[in-house]
Amino acid sequence: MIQTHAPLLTLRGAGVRFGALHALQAVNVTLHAGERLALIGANGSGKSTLLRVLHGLQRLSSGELAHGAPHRQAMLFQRPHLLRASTQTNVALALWLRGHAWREARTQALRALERVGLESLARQNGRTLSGGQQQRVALARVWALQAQLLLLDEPTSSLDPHAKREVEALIAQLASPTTCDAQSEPVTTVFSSHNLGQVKRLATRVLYLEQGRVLVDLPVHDFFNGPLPEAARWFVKGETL
Ligand SMILES: Nc1ncnc2c1ncn2[C@@H]1O[C@H](COP(=O)(O)OP(=O)(O)OP(=O)(O)O)[C@@H](O)[C@H]1O
Repeated sequence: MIQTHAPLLTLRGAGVRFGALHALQAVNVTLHAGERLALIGANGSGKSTLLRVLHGLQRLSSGELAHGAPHRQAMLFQRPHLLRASTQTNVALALWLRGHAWREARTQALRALERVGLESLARQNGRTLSGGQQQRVALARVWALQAQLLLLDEPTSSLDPHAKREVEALIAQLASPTTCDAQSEPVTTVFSSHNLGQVKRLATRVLYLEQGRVLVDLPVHDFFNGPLPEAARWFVKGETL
């Protein structure tokens, strides 16, 4: 595939060991602006570890992580952590921590909540929101912070089907904004998922991991339509049964 954008991050020969266990081995990945990269693989194959490495939360045991074009990045977890404060305050705090004045942070937080359709819940305690609403607040936070790279660790796995669709639609909008969006720059995304339907809907590129190694790295169309190594083929069959 021809890439027109500069790389944001590059992993070269990356390895992570926990004692005798190789959570990642010899991983080479170049992430370009505008990509939507899905990480798939069985439980324990290294998806979360790879996301944590890309976000600087996990140190490499070998190899290197090179930063390319300067960018802002944020990570979203399966279950977002909200404080026992109003939804608006939860979003405003993130902006305040980045140096915005409190009044300005609250105004921008409200705009971000409007963006994810939660303005009516701005005064409600964040801890009392449903799982899907909490994940939308977390997305409002990264939208407000204008993250250009978003790392998502199974962002919809704890949600019911309706909330799953809502959150997925928001991620898709962040990744491919329409011209009427205030922030029209596409957000580059890397997400892990066990839902291959979601991977087809959201990803431009798929990375299949097995025991810490990248076995397949293909554009999404080729991954689902082209020949695959046997292990990945069985994985896809199993997941789609
Ligand atoms: N902090 C840690 N200490 C020890 N072992 C760890 C640690 N973090 C991860 N591991 C191990 O590293 C391997 C990869 O884990 P990781 O969470 O990256 O897998 P995953 O693909 O995200 O799995 P899942 O689909 O279940 O979320 C697993 O064997 C896991 O037990």
